[in-house]
Amino acid sequence: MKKAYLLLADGTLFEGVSVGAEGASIAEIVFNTGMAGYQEVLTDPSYYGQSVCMTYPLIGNYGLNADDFESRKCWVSGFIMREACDYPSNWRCDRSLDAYLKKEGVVGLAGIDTRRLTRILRNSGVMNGILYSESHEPDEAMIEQMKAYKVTGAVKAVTICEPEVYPATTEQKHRVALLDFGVKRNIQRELCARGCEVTVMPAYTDPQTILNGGYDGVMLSNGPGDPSENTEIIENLKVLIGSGMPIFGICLGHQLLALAIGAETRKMKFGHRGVNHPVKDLAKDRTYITSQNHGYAVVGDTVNPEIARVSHININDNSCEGIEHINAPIFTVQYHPEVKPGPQDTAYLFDQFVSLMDEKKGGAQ
Ligand SMILES: NC(=O)CC[C@H](N)C(=O)O
Repeated sequence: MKKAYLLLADGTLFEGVSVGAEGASIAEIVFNTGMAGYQEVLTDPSYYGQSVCMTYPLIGNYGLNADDFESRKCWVSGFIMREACDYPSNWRCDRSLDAYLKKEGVVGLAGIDTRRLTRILRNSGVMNGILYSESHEPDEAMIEQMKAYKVTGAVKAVTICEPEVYPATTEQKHRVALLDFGVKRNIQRELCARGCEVTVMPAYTDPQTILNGGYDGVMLSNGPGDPSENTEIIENLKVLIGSGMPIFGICLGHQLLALAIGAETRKMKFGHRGVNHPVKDLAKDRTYITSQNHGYAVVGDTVNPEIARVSHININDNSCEGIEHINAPIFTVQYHPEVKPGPQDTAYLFDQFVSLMDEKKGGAQ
């Protein structure tokens, strides 16, 4: 068995065994507390530029399958786990984790104490690191490069180049423009299942193209990187906000919309990544268990109450988890309603978006 290592920016070195591809990879190291869902993690474009440590100790047990990919490829820079399963068992499984990581050229590390790594990241905050396999040891220059690393140009790196149209899978009621900042497929599926024809559009699409395209609503997707970096997109969103079009934003889409209405975002110490984050819907006075993957957050106090209200908060740390526009049919959430780790969850938000489009159409008739 080949060895592999993780060197953190603070000098801590972990030694384990190599899984997946061999090589060396610089990234921001983050942890995810989900007990399952590693296939969705690997293919979620929001992890671009990051290596993910799964805190659940057994990863790969049910392999990977053709249905659960969230996008066209694996986006993580590296993958870290306590124990990687060699012999997956599941009726849908058609490949192993090791084979998938090899095919995607992603370096993996198993056999380390992931609890120790998670404690370091929780105490010091997310940190850069190099994941490397035996005989790919980094030199001084690479170590310096790792220390200075920052995820940049992320949306540009993951968005599609040409629009793609997906038909409604029930009787068509609406046409939705889905801006792809790094979209997870399940967002598009949830909309198609509710009678929406979905046009996935490149992140930098001119807002006039959307306004002239005969769409009933705009969906702003999740995506990677620092939200405040996306100045051109934020300007485009200002135009869409002013148009009166129904808009629903998820994760990066939520952060970009908040920036477009003058609020601020901040980098969190170690973010929220997992499938059991409690979020309270303030209007309903009800708390939901949500799936999350973000390292930045909207600063709730900077949301101008004359423009929007904070609609959701995280019960663990009181951070802003959603906003709702006061005068326009616009709402956003920081978490992922397209993910359903339990039977009930928050997919009702897609119904809410469809209702806004129904109302808008009804009013226009
Ligand atoms: N999943 C997302 O959309 C993440 C948003 C942003 N890149 C963050 O880390 O906060």
